Amino acid sequence: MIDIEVKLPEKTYHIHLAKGLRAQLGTSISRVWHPRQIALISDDHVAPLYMAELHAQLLAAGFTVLDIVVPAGETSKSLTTLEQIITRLAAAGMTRQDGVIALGGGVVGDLAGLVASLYMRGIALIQIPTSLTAQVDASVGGKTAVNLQTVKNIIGTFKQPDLVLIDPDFLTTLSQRDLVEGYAEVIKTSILADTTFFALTGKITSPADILGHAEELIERSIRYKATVVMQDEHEGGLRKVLNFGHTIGHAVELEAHGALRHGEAVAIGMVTISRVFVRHQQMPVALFEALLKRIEQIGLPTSTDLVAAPDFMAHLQNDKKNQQGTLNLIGVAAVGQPFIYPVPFVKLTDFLGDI
Ligand SMILES: NC(=O)c1ccc[n+]([C@@H]2O[C@H](COP(=O)([O-])OP(=O)(O)OC[C@H]3O[C@@H](n4cnc5c(N)ncnc54)[C@H](O)[C@@H]3O)[C@@H](O)[C@H]2O)c1
Ligand SMILES: O=C(O)C(=O)C[C@@H](O)[C@H](O)[C@H](O)COP(=O)(O)O
Ligand SMILES: [Zn+2]
Repeated sequence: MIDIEVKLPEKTYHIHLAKGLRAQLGTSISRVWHPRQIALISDDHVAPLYMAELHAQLLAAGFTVLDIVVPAGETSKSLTTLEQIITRLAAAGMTRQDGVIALGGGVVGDLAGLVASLYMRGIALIQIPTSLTAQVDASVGGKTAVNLQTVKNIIGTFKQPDLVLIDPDFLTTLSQRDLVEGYAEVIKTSILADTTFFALTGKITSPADILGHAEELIERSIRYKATVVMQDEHEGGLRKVLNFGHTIGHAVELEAHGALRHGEAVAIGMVTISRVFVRHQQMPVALFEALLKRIEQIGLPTSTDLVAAPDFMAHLQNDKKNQQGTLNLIGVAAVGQPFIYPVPFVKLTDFLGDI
C-alpha cells in the first residue's frame, strides 16, 4: 500500500492508495474513527455498485450508517441538494462526534465535503474517491464547493478529510468518457510537476493505457498536489497553479450547461490559455505542442465555440484567483515551471486576443 502524508498546520492526514483496498475500507476507517454514526453520501450511479458493500463493512466495524444518495452529475452541486442532505443529518440526530463519508466522484466529494464542514460548524470527513478526477485531484487538498447556476464553485470551504482511501479498481466501472475526462487533470498535473511525469503522459494514448498505469498516474498526481497544498493550503499564492486551464475551463463548463464534463472543459482551457501565452512569448511553442499532443491523443477536446458566448468574459470576472481588478492567469514556462500572470480586467480582451 502507498501511504502519503499530508502535513498541514492544523492537521495531518494520510492518503492510502492500493488496488483491492475496497475490501478493507471498514477496517481502514475503524483505525482512524471510533464507533459513531456515519452519513455515507454517494450518487445514483456509484451507489448501486458500491454502497451496500461499504455499508456492510461499516456495520461490521461497529458504525451506524445513514445512506444518502443524490442524483449523479454536476447539478447535485447545489444549495438545494446541500440543504436536503443537511436536513437528513439533523433528522437522524447526527452530532459533532459523528462523520461524513464521500463515496463517489468529484461531485460527491465536493458536496459531501461541504456538508461535513457546515453541519454543526464542522464534523469529521473521509473521502473515498471512485472516479479518476476524484482519485487524482478532488479528494486531496480540502476544497469543497457547490455552484450557483451562473458561477462555478462559488460557495465552498477548505475542509481537510481525516483520511483518503483510493482503490484504482473502482475505475474499472467508470465510463470511458469519465475516465478520459479525469485524465485531463492528470495531464495538467504532469506539466506542472516534472519531466518524468510529463514523459509518462506522453506515452498514454488510450483509455486502456490510463487503466494500465492508473496506480502510477494517481500516485504522481496526488504526491505533487499534496506538496503544493502543504505549502499553501488556502491558495494565497502557489496553490493557484493547480488551477491551470480552469479560468477559461470553468467559463466554458458553465456555458456548456452540462454538455461538457469538468475535465473536458479544463482540457479546452489549458489549450486556449497556452495558445495565448505562446502568442505573448511566455510559453515555448514546443511545450505547447507537447501539451496539445497529450490532449489530442487521448481524445479530449481542444477548442469550442463557447468562448464566443455572450457571458464568457463575465464568467472570467468571477474567478476566485482574481484580485482588485486583476485576473491571475496560470501559464507554464517549462515543464515543472508554472507561473501566475496578472492581467488587469481592462486589458483582458486585448490580452486574450482571438481565442
Ligand atoms: N475539490 C477539488 O479539488 C476538485 C478537483 C477536481 C475536480 N473537482 C470537481 O469535481 C467534479 C468533477 O468530478 P468527476 O469528474 O468525478 O465528476 P462526477 O462526480 O460527476 O463523476 C463522473 C461520473 O462518473 C460516475 N462515477 C464515479 N465513479 C464511478 C465508478 N467507480 N463507476 C461508475 N461510475 C462512476 C458518477 O456517478 C458520474 O456520473 C466537478 O464538479 C469539479 O469541479 C473538484
Ligand atoms: O485543488 C485545487 O486547488 C484546484 O484548483 C484543483 C482543481 O482541479 C479543481 O477543479 C478545483 O475545484 C478548482 O477550484 P476553484 O476554486 O478554481 O473553483
Ligand atoms: Zn479541476
